[in-house]
Amino acid sequence: MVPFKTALRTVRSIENIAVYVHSEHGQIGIGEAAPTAVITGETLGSIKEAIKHYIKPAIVGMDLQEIAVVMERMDNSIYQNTSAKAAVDMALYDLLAQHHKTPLYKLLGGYRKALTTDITISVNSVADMIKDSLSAVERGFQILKVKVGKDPATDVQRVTAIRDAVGKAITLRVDANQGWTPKEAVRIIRALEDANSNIELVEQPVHYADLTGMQYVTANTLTNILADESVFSAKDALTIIERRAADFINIKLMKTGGIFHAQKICHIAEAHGIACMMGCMLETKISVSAAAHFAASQKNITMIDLDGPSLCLKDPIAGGPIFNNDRITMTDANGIGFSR
Ligand SMILES: C[C@H](N)C(=O)N[C@H](CCC(=O)O)C(=O)O
Ligand SMILES: [Mg+2]
Repeated sequence: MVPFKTALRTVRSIENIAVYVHSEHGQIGIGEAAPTAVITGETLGSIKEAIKHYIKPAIVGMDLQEIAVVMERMDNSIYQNTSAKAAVDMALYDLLAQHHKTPLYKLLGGYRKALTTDITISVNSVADMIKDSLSAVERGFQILKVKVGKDPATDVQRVTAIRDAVGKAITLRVDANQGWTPKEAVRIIRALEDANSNIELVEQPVHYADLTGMQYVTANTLTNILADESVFSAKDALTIIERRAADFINIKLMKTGGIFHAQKICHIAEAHGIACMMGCMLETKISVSAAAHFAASQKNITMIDLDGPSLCLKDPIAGGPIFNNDRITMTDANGIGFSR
């Protein structure tokens, strides 16, 4: 892959974990975990260990029709380890939907059949970011997620230069990945507002644990603020909403521990009139397909950041939703739809 650079990390290649769950009827559910140590605290080794020695022994032999009981057992088998749980959770949902002979997105609610994703522009020199933005637009992407926060002094210049280069018709999202202080964030976002940069949202401007800072930025800017690293659980979502610490919430299966808990966050947010983004880590088509099914099932997921497969040089699996640049389309295949 092309190096992926955020305020938190630079990644040149990825090694993720595929999980296969077998049913007694010979069906196979497939999931994936992406080790993102700087966000979830998980590594390749910790994920393997959590699944092999804690999650698997806790749930083998259980009745998948009682999915809430299975999830409770998985949750109680080990604290946190959300990406390890996500891989198992999505493999179980894949199996459940196959069992019911329906595509997963329909089992979960079936709200829409196609999604439009953004694509990430890594934080680099202004010239490189302009080049990458123009090339993304040429590939057909209408929404760019611009990474900043590594070098706050030049972030306004980065975003305004990209806006000038791509024109007004392209939607720009900005993700600081916790790289700014609250005061820096307000200064930078106000400068972007004054420059008429027309930014759709700013994601995770300050440290994930600084909810007072998130609240300060949300209250002192006009641009919508989206909480990402600050929200793993339904409880986190409720806290953000109650404190008015963000306008939107980014749901990622690697943070929630999978679809079961992602549903709770989405529904809590919906009840409070807070729209959600469906996001991903550096994930391949396996887990991004599960995320796409979930996003397609939910009315309240109105923003999509599922560019993982577009950032990879090749797909590790055939079948599943069709990824065609910015368009992700569900198929009628049962489960997540992978070819086996
Ligand atoms: C890949 C996706 N577009 C993205 O930007 N995700 C990041 C975290 C990615 C990572 O470091 O694995 C985000 O939204 O912060
Ligand atoms: Mg983010």
